[in-house]
Amino acid sequence: MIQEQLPTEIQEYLEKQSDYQNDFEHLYTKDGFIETEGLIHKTVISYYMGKNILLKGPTGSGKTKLAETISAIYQKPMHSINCSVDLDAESLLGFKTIREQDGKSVIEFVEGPVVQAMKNGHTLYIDEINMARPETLPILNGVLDYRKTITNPFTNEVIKAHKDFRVISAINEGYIGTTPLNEALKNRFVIFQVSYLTGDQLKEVIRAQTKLTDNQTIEYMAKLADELIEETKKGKVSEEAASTRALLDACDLAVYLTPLTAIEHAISEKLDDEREKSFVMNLAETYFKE
Ligand SMILES: Nc1ncnc2c1ncn2[C@@H]1O[C@H](COP(=O)(O)OP(=O)(O)OP(=O)(O)O)[C@@H](O)[C@H]1O
Repeated sequence: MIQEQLPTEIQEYLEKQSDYQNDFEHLYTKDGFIETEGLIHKTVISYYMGKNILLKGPTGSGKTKLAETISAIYQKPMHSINCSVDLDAESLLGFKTIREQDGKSVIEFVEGPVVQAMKNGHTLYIDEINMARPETLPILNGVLDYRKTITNPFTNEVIKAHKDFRVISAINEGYIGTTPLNEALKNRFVIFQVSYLTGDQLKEVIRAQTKLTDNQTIEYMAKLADELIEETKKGKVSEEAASTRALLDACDLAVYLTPLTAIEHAISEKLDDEREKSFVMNLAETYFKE
């Protein structure tokens, strides 16, 4: 079967995306998501088709960055909510407040991120959706259902989403254990795995997003990250040790501090277990000397 063509502007974007490997000047990807396994292509198409997208991957693997990049391709603002913090219906939908108008007090409803994204046809990014509180599930179900309609219990307004409204969600699914996503919610998504970058692509992210320029240090930092990812998969160290976010912090600190000090504060100290901390530092010492 011959696949249909995407709209020209999206097609052009994707072509530029493949040129990007040799061209750092491109607007979106300069510090946008660096591609693995055609993820941008596949998610951009899913977004275009109005599918709810679920990104699964360990902490700091670029899920938010990918969501921002997709949203930027469609030039849409992105409203974010994080279900791991105690998120109630008000923080999703909005709240009532009193405002003075012509000497009188009037009650006004301040719209929350879900209502704003639905009405304006923007992107809604729902982080850690597997941690949603039971009271918010009916709202999330309404947002994800094909009817894309919710009733705001604070105003009784029935909100039917703008046709361009899109949902991208994420769950922190590590190599070892996660809170599973409720089946009814999972059913409403097309699902993509986002993995930690390694090797040349990781070096590319370090160069694009940190102040570190020393090639040798970049090389060793990327090698250390590759090893930490492997150790994480084996369950030897917790997942945070392999986070790209932590590595980028270490690279920035290493511009002014020794790499070992940078790694200690950006990676090792984030771990709770003393043995894991030493494990990371011992591994780092095979690359860097004080
Ligand atoms: N593939 C990638 N391309 C570009 N940047 C990346 C990529 N992977 C990770 N990063 C960078 O690593 C950092 C962490 O990424 P991000 O916040 O998107 O991760 P996340 O998976 O959403 O994390 P969490 O699950 O903890 O919310 C950011 O600075 C991001 O720019």
